[in-house]
Amino acid sequence: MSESPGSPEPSRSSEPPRSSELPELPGSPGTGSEEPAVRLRSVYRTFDAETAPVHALRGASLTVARGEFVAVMGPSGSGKSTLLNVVAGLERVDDGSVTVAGIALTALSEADLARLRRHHVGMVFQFFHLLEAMSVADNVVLAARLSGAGRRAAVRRGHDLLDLLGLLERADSMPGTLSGGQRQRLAIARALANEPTVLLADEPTGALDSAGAAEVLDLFTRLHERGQTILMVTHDPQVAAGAQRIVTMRDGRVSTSASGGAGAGTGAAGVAGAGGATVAAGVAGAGGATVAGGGAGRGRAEVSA
Ligand SMILES: Nc1ncnc2c1ncn2[C@@H]1O[C@H](COP(=O)(O)OP(=O)(O)OP(=O)(O)O)[C@@H](O)[C@H]1O
Repeated sequence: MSESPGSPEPSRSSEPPRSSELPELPGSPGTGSEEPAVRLRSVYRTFDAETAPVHALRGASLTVARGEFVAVMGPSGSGKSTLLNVVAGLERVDDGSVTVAGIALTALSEADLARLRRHHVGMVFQFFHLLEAMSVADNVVLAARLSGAGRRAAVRRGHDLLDLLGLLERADSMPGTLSGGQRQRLAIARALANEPTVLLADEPTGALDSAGAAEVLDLFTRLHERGQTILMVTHDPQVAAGAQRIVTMRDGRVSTSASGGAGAGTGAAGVAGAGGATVAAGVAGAGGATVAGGGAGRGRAEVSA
């Protein structure tokens, strides 16, 4: 997530800013909804290590269309988390290009990367990163405030998200009283508080038992049906099969891509009809965001670039 311990920015209006209202971000084309949610082209990232450099990404390329639900699999150390971190602007690339909603990340300063995260990216991790001293509701409201929403809009968005994610009856509970699956659902609610262009999930079911994992996967499926773009790293083939498309990483590259299970059945109507459908109405209850049709990748297998 993009929140920082600092105080929230003052609200510019009662509703959150949308991508097309961020012309001040360098590289913003101003027509974000026509661009893929995510595009990586020939991305390289090498880390210094004690003995020898580690080439985490070695020419990784991947395009995620708006509304797509893509799972990333691959052996340990193949670069999956690094790829997510690059998309989130948490890691800089050494070479190649990365765009999120059409905005080129390589051109952005650290401050602009933080703003891009605040407006376009939601992140969930294996361990939930909740604010344990705050109620369930306040966890989400604070996340919305940090994304720039005014107080009333943030409260409304928190309510809508908890309702959507099946946590409304636990709004006044403390996170420590929730089950693992509920804790991850709360983390997802926080990640969606800024109505992100893309939800990035790094092993979101890794710390859950099979019931909790099924709960989270079901939620991702519903969010996908509502047009939410999701890029998820997982080691679990059953979880990956719930995605619309599965890509495999090897040695720092995206090597293969195949259709997952999501597009074949329930996801089809929601995603195929997503051209012009509002995410805000479905996900966060605050008007404005639109997603382009995201059906690419459904029902096909390919070798990706
Ligand atoms: N900050 C870092 N400093 C040094 N090396 C790093 C750093 N981050 C990642 N690496 C190395 O880069 C390689 C790719 O790491 P990454 O975490 O992206 O792989 P992964 O596919 O997500 O692995 P896993 O499935 O085990 O989580 C690994 O060899 C890892 O040790």
